[in-house]
Amino acid sequence: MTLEAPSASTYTALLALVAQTRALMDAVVATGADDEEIAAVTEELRALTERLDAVRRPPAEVGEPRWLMGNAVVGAANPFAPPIEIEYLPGGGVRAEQVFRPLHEGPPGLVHGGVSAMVLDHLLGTALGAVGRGGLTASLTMTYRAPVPFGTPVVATAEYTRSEGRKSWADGRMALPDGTVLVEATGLFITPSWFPGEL
Ligand SMILES: CCCCC/C=C\C/C=C\C/C=C\C/C=C\CCCC(=O)SCCNC(=O)CCNC(=O)[C@H](O)C(C)(C)COP(=O)(O)OP(=O)(O)OC[C@H]1O[C@@H](n2cnc3c(N)ncnc32)[C@H](O)[C@@H]1OP(=O)(O)O
Repeated sequence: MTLEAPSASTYTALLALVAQTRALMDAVVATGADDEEIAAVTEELRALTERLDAVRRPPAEVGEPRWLMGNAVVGAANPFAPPIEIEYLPGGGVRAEQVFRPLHEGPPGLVHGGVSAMVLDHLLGTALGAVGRGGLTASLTMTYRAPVPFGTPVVATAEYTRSEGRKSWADGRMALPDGTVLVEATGLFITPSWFPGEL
């Protein structure tokens, strides 16, 4: 079944809502407002939440237009997504440059290791999708070599390495712009037996 994607004008409105919600989330993480102000804002948010939740769009299916708009890493309609913009490299492989925010904090002042894993997982999966070997993550191995900072650009790259039947592997890493590697990832992705066709 192909579900209808939101119209262009709804999508544009959604992008503005998501940008504002990301700003809100950043403000919530950092706010020093007093308890009365926090309680007042919470009440306003409760009312806004009810308005938005009154109507829900149908869930996306693989491959339909804007199927990744709710994705936790690249989803334009997902305020939790950093979001990452992925560039397809001419020689194969993918690249994304990202400035993480305090919203992504793990140890104070540093990016959470699970956030790095989430971003690299998606990048590995996308690198495999780019060569027609898309699948679900079966295992992901992370090596954390140096802390990932927020507030400064970090460059993530990934590429397909090999396949055996429905199993495919990809490697990736996050580095500072000068090439200093911070985190490495290697993942096994499996095209599920139930998956019908070309990815
Ligand atoms: C299908 C959707 C594809 C979507 C992607 C499409 C295109 C991509 C395009 C653009 C990119 C877009 C998005 C980025 C994509 C992905 C990034 C995010 C990825 C995720 O966030 S994804 C969510 C987390 N992920 C899961 O939610 C998986 C849960 N899990 C399962 O759904 C099953 O578990 C599955 C499917 C993994 C396997 O199920 P299955 O039934 O096909 O497996 P089966 O038993 O037949 O085994 C076959 C052979 O794999 C070996 N094998 C099996 N499992 C193994 C393991 N864990 N480790 C080592 N080897 C394993 C066996 O030993 C056997 O090996 P052998 O053939 O040598 O005997």
